[in-house]
Amino acid sequence: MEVPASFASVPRSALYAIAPFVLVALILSFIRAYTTWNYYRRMRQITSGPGKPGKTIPPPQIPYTLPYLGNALSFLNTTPGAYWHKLFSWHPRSSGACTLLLGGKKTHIVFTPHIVQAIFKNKTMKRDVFEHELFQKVFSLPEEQIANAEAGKHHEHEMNAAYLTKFDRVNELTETFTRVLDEVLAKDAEEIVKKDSIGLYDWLRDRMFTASTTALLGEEILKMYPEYCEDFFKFDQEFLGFFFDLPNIMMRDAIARRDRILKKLQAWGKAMQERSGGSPIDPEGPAWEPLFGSRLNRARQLDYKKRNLNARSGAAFDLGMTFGLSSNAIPATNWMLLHIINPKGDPTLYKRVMADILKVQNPDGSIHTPTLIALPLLQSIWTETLRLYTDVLVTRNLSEDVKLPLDEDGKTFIEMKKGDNVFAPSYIGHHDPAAWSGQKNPSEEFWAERFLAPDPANPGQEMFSITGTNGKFYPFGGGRTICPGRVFAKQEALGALAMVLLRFEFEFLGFVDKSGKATDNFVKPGSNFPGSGALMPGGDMKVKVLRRQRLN
Ligand code: HEM
Repeated sequence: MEVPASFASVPRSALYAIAPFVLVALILSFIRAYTTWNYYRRMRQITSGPGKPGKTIPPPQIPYTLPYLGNALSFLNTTPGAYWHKLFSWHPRSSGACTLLLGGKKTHIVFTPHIVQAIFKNKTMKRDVFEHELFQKVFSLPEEQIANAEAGKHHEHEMNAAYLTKFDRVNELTETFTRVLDEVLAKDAEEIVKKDSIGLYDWLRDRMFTASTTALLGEEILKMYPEYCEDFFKFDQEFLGFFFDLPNIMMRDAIARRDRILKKLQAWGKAMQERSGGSPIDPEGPAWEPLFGSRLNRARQLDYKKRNLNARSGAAFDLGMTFGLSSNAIPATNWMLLHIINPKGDPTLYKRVMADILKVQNPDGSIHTPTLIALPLLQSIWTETLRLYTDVLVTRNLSEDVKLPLDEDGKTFIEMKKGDNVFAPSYIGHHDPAAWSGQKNPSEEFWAERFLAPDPANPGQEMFSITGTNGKFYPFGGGRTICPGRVFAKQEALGALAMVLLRFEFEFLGFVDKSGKATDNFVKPGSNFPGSGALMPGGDMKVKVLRRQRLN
């Protein structure tokens, strides 16, 4: 066979040099072509009519090019929702589910309300594998420590049930949170008001972190580690990079920050044990004490010993608890405040919110929390904020093969295999235009009244309602592992909002984007990995804080 003239003129050494690249390109093209063919084959099965009742189909694998990494690089797009918007621009939502290959792991993405609810009800799907990877990759715990943590996992459910979800225990936490926030804001009423301009988000984030961390972990932690807030929120934005195996070179700062946080928390834990005489005060004793804080934290510190968790593992668990406590409720409160005082939003909203909050103020100036959290407009604003600004990946692993009905008619099933992962990304349901259609405002817009409905018991009045949102709205996950902090989160968020609005007025100076440049646009979410929880803003509102003159 004759070599074409163009190739013949290429030196043999150059041909050898490019041959591996050509081979790699051929392999990658083959993978792409094969996964694309396979995708369309599966889609034909789904769209070829109902078939026999009980038709069972594996979710279609989204085509990819790179082996092992699969769809991971495109999935890790840090613009919130970007991956899903792109996916649904060509892949039909009606398929109900699809599969991604993420770092060698088959991960099924489910997105019809029916399947999401089936996942919440399913008893065989667990979070164990996800938690194992969290301990291993994010906290870098040795296997023996992970085994100890896993053996005592049920203790956490018991402690959460005893000290976090019970009505009177939540109220105790809220009481301490409110007391500390009130002290912090009182100081601000002297100091912050002297500043010409502050970033609203940065300010409130710091104040709420102080109050919630003190309520849960005691008042010594921030004295020993004043930069905890700053470090924590940076870690919060980075931690999924550990989880998705981003190369160490990209994670150098994140690794240093994680190690610093754990070292500081370890030093705090050791000092508090010593100052407490070797053991925290009995969780059944006072509701709160300065060294270890809440009943829940004292129970957790005692439990670390029972589970043979060493000081570093204990610190990792403390960081995990800070994560549950702060990573969602604080940004969510900020989004509420930003929308309420947004001068470019609904001009009547601020007045209506203030009128409601003034109604629930006690004569001594404090707030009556049970009435506050039952106000329809505030409940709707809280819920709308969680809808628009939380991006959680409800994560389960399959301990056995499962078949789930695709939709209500129950004729078609999707089939997923033992060992695979399942993600139910809240972003898809929360932003589905069809799910929120028929309403006055589109799904991408903040609409304070979205969850208000006419109250049949009180004609002319409105009530809060989330009817019809099952499987479409789940910021707290669902099923047995539903967030145990959700009641405290609501009390804390609405309490903080009311306290801030009662104490201060805000003179709007302008918006800034993520690089601090002035912009005309309302604050947008910043860069967040998919599944980061409540979205961090990528920018801020600049305001001058003024002490409120009239309280009614
Ligand atoms: C807006 C605020 C919050 C949101 C959106 C949120 C969301 C979530 C989600 C999605 C889960 C996983 C649920 C699942 O897998 O089904 C979770 C678990 C958890 N959350 Fe929250 N959370 C919030 C506030 C809080 C607060 C304030 C605390 C603590 C005081 C907390 C403590 C926890 C804990 C301990 C878990 C793990 C439960 C377990 O392992 O079973 N959360 N949260």
